[in-house]
Amino acid sequence: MQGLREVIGLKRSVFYMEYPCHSETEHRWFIMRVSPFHYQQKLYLVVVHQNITQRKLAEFEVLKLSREDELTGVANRRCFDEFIQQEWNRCARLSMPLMVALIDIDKFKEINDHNGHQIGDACLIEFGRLLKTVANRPSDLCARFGGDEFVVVWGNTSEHQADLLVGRLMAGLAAVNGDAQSPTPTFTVSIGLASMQDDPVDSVAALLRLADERLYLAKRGGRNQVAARYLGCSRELRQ
Ligand SMILES: Nc1nc2c(ncn2[C@@H]2O[C@H](COP(=O)(O)OP(=O)(O)OP(=O)(O)O)[C@@H](O)[C@H]2O)c(=O)[nH]1
Repeated sequence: MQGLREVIGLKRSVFYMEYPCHSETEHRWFIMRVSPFHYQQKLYLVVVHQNITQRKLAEFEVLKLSREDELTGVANRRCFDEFIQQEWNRCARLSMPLMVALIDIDKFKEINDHNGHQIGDACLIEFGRLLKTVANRPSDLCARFGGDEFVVVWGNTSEHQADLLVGRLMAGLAAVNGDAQSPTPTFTVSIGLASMQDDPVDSVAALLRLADERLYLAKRGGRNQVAARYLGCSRELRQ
């Protein structure tokens, strides 16, 4: 605690430190303020602890909101851009694979037009929820790119593992589509998959570009498809 030493040595007039002090039942933060006080030629220190929990919680909420898509609760584009670059760097350093999936809901304009915007929103929310179920690890993140387009990055994940995750995602979508109580109409998605390790890419931008090209292939191939290197072209998604 250099700052505290400096106050004791009279090199500075005040020292502040914020610190967590959680109890069994609640999160709490405090700020400690230390300043010198001279009395009858002796040096004393005045130490004040103030509870700043409300301010801290408000700061965390603002931070969360700035990184989250308001409608679906998944990460937003800004958060994703930061995360994927860090994960790319980490996987490159440790020679680990990394996969990215760009996913677009098929004919979403028709869903909106036929059922109304609220139901369209419900599809986006439901799909965001499904995506979270296949992006659980600290090295994974799903995000909304905008409109009806989503993206997932899977760190330390091979093409084979990504294929299994896509299968799980499709099983989840099939369950939603098959649920008579679901407020959402049946919908399908198209997916473009790209691999940091197995595809000829040298940057995050190139990886996302390739995933986007493959997403386009999947759309052109008839939608409800996944396109990836290991598939040669694209394959119909089984739901
Ligand atoms: N309900 C709702 N609709 C949105 C939102 N953001 C974008 N959209 C709509 O999403 C639709 C996307 O349509 P397109 O980009 O034409 O794509 P598409 O109809 O899915 O067609 P394909 O991608 O080719 O299968 C547009 O009609 C947008 O207005 C949103 O937050 N909520």
